[in-house]
Amino acid sequence: MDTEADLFYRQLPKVELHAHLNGSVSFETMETLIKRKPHLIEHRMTAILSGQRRALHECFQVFKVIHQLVDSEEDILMVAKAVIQEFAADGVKYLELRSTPREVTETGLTKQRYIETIRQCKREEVDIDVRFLVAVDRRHGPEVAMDTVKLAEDFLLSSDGIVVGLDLSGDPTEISISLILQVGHGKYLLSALEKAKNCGLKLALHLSEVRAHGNVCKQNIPIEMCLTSNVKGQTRGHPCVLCTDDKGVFCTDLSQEYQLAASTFGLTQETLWMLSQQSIGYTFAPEPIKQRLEKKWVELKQQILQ
Ligand SMILES: CNc1ncnc2c1ncn2[C@@H]1O[C@H](COP(=O)(O)O)[C@@H](O)[C@H]1O
Ligand SMILES: [Zn+2]
Repeated sequence: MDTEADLFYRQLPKVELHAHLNGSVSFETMETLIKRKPHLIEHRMTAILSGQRRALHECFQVFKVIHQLVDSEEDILMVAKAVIQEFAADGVKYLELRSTPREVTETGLTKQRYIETIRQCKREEVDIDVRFLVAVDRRHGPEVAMDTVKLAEDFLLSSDGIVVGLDLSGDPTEISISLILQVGHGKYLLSALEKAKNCGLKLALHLSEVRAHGNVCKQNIPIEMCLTSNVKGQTRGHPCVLCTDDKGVFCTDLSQEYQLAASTFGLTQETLWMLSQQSIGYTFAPEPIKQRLEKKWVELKQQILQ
């Protein structure tokens, strides 16, 4: 049962800007998937799926298992609906989901149907605005990247504003950013990103998990996180948005992340409110949607913040 404090975090209206679809699959949904495909799952895999703490490279093992479990239109629809429902139940009012379109010959899944299925899965009765970023797995190289950008562009032009951008992700322990940026490999990847930008797709890039800030690591330069100052001061603070990344894989939710920030940095409810409200400004949504969200935050504030 929720304590009063837990309730505040769940009621706090939130914006989730960084959630990978398959990393967000909850343990309950995973169990349903396993029941549907028991032949796929060995004992070892169940152990991986239920693990609590994981090193980064282990997370990518988990994704491989999830990808085997989610390999048809039917699976994607089920998973996406459940993930959206869970974020809504956690008080998320605006969600940007990202996912890497896959092609699976055995089930007839195409990359286009993959995106189309996610685009269609929002149910009207759930109070959450969902947008979608098409993800490029940086390990798959420049040709795939360019094809994915073209696909994303088609959807941008024809998807009633649901597809808003492009994400660049993929296991950073397998490929370093310096390799991506090298002439040759990187030149083409960069041109795919450039094309995406030019056609109006918003870009979200994974750059700093392992080696991108090699100098920062080597010289042990601290990363300054001044949450309170960034939120309250706003003078030269760097924008800061709390996100879950992979709520299923990391066994968390956005309310928990807010709670963690609050206890770590001693933030008041008023500051947390500002933190969540400010993230509206960092969404990839068009202006009218941002205004609608702002209005919602103002209305809810009277009810929730005493
Ligand atoms: C932990 N930090 C991370 N760093 C980089 N990429 C990540 C990631 N977490 C997830 N992904 C990317 O998202 C995919 C799973 O969701 P989708 O199949 O796309 O929905 C992973 O295979 C990886 O490419
Ligand atoms: Zn991520």
